[in-house]
Amino acid sequence: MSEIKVSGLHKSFGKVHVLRGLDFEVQKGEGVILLGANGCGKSTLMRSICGLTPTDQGEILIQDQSLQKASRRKVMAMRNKVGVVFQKFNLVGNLSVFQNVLYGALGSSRWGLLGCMGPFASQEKREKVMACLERVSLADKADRKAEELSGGQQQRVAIARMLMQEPEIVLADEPIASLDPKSGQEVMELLWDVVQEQGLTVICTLHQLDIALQYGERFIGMKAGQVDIDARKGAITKAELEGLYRGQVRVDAPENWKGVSELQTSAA
Ligand SMILES: Nc1ncnc2c1ncn2[C@@H]1O[C@H](COP(=O)(O)OP(=O)(O)OP(=O)(O)O)[C@@H](O)[C@H]1O
Repeated sequence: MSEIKVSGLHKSFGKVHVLRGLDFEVQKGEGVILLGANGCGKSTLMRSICGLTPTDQGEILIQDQSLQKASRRKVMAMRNKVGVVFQKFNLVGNLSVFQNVLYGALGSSRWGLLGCMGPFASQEKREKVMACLERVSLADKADRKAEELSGGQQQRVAIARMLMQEPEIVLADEPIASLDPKSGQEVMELLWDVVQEQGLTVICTLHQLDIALQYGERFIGMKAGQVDIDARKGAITKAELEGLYRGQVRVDAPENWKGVSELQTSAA
């Protein structure tokens, strides 16, 4: 059983046919980086997989369950297995860091929103929030308003909220696009560490190729609404990337990245 299976997926917005028969599978525990030029449909695909954007044709299976055929209730349960980290953090700025992380438990709360309100949350939930904040090194900021934190810290809060949800799959859409290079590198390292230590399946879109090549184990490149590249770490070539982005790409892959020599020699 694959963790995610996308078959013949189509999606249009009016006359814009964005996804044109997309097919791929992701196995449990895989770390996939999704690449492609602006507007090729990466976010549309991510939103479709987490059930936020309805598709026109084709099927998405999450752990063998069809998102398209499932009842509303079942879709909600499937959604709860999928944690998301977005470029814009999506925190409630004027609420505390603690409260924002507590909202991660909303999908599994027997008491709905009430069970995720600070004063009413169980001791167990409160302890778990603090453990998630410890994991992202922000336990000391629990009482601060989310909007008072830096961008990098806010994205770490979003990662803690995702951990609170206890997902099995993580979709990270441009998680470092709003951050400076140093904070971006730190957040990416943290995100990849937490998904790996928990054995989670992750699909992450990134525009920074050097960082993508550093972390990805598998690369899926989208072009014209279909899968154009599907390659393992070290097997992707610069020529393929240039085809994907329709032009020259500059890749400053880290020195310790094994695929770097292949990448450079394939440029000729
Ligand atoms: N809700 C929407 N309504 C209308 N058009 C949309 C909507 N969402 C996306 N699109 C269009 O679908 C196309 C793909 O957009 P999408 O955001 O999925 O691309 P992307 O690959 O994630 O781009 P980027 O790398 O710039 O984030 C674009 O032409 C976009 O304008």
